[in-house]
Amino acid sequence: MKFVDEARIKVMAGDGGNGIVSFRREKYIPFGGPNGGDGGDGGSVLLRADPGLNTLSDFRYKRAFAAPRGQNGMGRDMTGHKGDDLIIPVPVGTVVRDADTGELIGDLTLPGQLLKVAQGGYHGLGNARFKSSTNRAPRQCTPGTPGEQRMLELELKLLADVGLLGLPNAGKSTLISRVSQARPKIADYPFTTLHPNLGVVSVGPLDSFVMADIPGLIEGAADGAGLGLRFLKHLQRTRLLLHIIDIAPVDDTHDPFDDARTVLEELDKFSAELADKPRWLVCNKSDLLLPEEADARCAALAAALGWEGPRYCISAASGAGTQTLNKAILQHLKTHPANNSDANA
Ligand SMILES: Nc1nc2c(ncn2[C@@H]2O[C@H](COP(=O)(O)OP(=O)(O)OP(=O)(O)O)[C@@H](O)[C@H]2O)c(=O)[nH]1
Ligand SMILES: [Mg+2]
Repeated sequence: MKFVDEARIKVMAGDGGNGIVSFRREKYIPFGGPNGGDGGDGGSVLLRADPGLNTLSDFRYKRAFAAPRGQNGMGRDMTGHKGDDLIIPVPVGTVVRDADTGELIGDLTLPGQLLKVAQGGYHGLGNARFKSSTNRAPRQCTPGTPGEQRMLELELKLLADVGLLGLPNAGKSTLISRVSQARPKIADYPFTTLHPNLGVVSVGPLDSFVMADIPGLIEGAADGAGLGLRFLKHLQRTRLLLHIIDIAPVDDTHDPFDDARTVLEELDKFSAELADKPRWLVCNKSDLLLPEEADARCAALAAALGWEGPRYCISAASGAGTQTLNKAILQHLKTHPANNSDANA
């Protein structure tokens, strides 16, 4: 499946309903006055940030969205119905631009947030409105104005507190499925994960944070190889990166040190800002080693990398060490509050 984290859609607000010309016509009432009603306003198109969505892939199937027009006015001073607003759900973290001008229309960062992207047309006036002392039978009315139409460019930047970084098969998806309700596909082939997954990790009854699992990085990712590049930008809004490394001695083709270097080089190449983000080393698959051996390998890896920051040794599969990790993450997030640059990155 091709993951779409960008989409182009056309939005068309409804036209305003026309006002009409009509006169009161009743038996025994000669020269009944004007009674043409106003039209109704056209429906506007709005986007709403929906926490239940995390891809823009729905927009592959439906790309044009039209709100209904306002009803025309009617005789007997009846106003036309207003066209209902059309609300399109998009994932939280969607950035909206005008595709023609590139102008930033808005950034949907909060669940439930609404953004008007096309204004419905205004109603036209019926002839009853034009009645005056000098003109008792006006034949004037105005049409509704057209609804706004525009092409939008949607771009999804996920909002997560913690991002998982690592080579394919490091166990990122296994970790997120172990510690949250997220259920991404897990398999022992590279690029199992094709699009980002978000999971809420609950540490205590009132304490939780959001973790983002993205597709694995490979050498050359920053230049476009594999899938990683287009997802690295999702990590820009996170506050902490977990660099997941498979430390299992599977065979000679895989070396934790080389794996770690590859990821760090891609990170450096991609963005200095991302490379400077707080980052922890997380050695995974400890269950495949004896406990002392796992710790020793993790320590040796840190030494080889010259890594002095926090490091954890876990098994995403068995859950060993993940509670300790989660508590430390929560502590970090509490003591390093988000600043605005995180939200606006
Ligand atoms: N024994 C063991 N196997 C693990 C552990 N974590 C992950 N695996 C296995 O490693 C393989 C890859 O795991 P995934 O979670 O799909 O890896 P990923 O990092 O998400 O990979 P991509 O989505 O391709 O980037 C799967 O076969 C997992 O069962 C672990 O802690 N112990
Ligand atoms: Mg995965």
